[in-house]
Amino acid sequence: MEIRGRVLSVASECVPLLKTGGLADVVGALPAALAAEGWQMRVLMPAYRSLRGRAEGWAEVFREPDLFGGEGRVLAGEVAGNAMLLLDAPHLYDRDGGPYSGPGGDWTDNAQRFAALSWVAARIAREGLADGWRPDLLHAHDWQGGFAPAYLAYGPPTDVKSVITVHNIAFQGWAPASMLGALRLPYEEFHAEALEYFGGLSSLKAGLVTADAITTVSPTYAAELMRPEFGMGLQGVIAARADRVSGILNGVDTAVWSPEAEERPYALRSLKRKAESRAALCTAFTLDVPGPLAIVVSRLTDQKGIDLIPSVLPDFIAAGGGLAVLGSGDPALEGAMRALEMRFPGRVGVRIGYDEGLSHLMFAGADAVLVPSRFEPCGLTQMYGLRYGTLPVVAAVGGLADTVITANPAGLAAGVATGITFHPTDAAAFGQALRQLLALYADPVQWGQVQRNAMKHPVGWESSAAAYAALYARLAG
Ligand SMILES: Nc1ncnc2c1ncn2[C@@H]1O[C@H](COP(=O)(O)OP(=O)(O)O[C@H]2O[C@H](CO)[C@@H](O)[C@H](O)[C@H]2O)[C@@H](O)[C@H]1O
Repeated sequence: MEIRGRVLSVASECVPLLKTGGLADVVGALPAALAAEGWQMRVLMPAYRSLRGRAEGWAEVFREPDLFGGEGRVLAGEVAGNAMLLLDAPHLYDRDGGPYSGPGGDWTDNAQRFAALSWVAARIAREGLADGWRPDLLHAHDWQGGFAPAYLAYGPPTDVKSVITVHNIAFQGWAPASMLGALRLPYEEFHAEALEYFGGLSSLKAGLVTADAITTVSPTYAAELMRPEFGMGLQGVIAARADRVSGILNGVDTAVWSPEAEERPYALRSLKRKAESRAALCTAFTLDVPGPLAIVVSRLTDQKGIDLIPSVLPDFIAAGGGLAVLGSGDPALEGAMRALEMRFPGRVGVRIGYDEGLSHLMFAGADAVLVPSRFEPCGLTQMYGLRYGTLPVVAAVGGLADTVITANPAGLAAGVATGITFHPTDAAAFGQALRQLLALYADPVQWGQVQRNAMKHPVGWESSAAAYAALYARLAG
């Protein structure tokens, strides 16, 4: 296919190299999705300690001698079909621990660490790489890439346009105002319309005020972000640039997330065989559940509404339901999940940790996936649920509202329902949604119909990739 243009994507995580959340899935999926639209993408991310070995023998394609206290070298290679650029700067990234925090909490130099990533991204956008590659567009993700559009905008004039995507507005990349000079930002831009944010700096705000376009990962979240309940302080900044804002839904990799590719394969025409996965799931969690078996696969945080589960679960269990949970996060929520497992042996199973393989068995085997989020920019697990005929029960916010059609009388009569949505995100509405799930489950004809609708719902990247390609084309002229 003819190349329509080149994009430098800059992010702090990317599958399969490093993942702490859905950001990595999306950053890792975009290159192949966009290649199908004629856009060639390379992904720039830090060479964390765990990745340095991977980059051994890779060609050096860019060098920055003065990267906030040391040298930075960009190494080019291929991982899982994606063209990767790893920024090797040992003084910033070669340390034990996670990408954002170590044993003592968040790294105290996170502002410099991700400003450095953004600085190099802007320089590459402007100057190109030693191998002759030069991007037409810079695509930054979340606060970690936020300064990249700013460095591009505040430097000498360039034709390269920038896009910033908000995957989660809760993380804003805050730094004190005293760091302005150290972060190589212009003093004259430290005012409310530009870099200043509640008296300090926010790399996310910097990106939002300087990028040529702002996207987020669902149309509903794009609208929500302009309201105080969801904008988390940045609602005014986003609303002021509403003409540049769009929402493009994430997709999922339909080859990886496919009931036909599982250990106990099934498909739309062989839905009965889903029971084999259900049995395996029950064995894995030591469960025996007469009614609908629900799952939660999630970071255990306030965002995800996990704290509501203990109040709604007893009624669901009493009515025959069961629950398998896989996740990690807030210790209090981990404890609350374990307490439910103790209280309802054989009906509730909990695994604290991260396990991609087990998550596949859970989506294949369960009857429903619960996503009671307070806010959800897009959400991926409800889409896995659709794909596997594992009905999503979701709060009607953000991307959850954009991907699930609720089984109300109108949705059922029109034959389009794919799951159950509820609003607002509280125990009363969530509990009601679970009663609705139980009633639907008790009607095998309707249940089967909704399952089939869900499995037919398109969740791949095709239409979203076309939307990104159209945006890129518009920006690049
Ligand atoms: N314990 C565990 N074991 C195995 N797998 C686990 C797991 N815990 C989580 N996962 C997986 O991690 C991913 C989480 O992605 P989500 O989109 O649901 O949320 P997240 O809030 O991380 O992402 C943010 O960015 C993404 C991408 O834009 C948005 O969709 C989302 O709304 C936004 O909050 C899914 O692939 C899920 O299966």
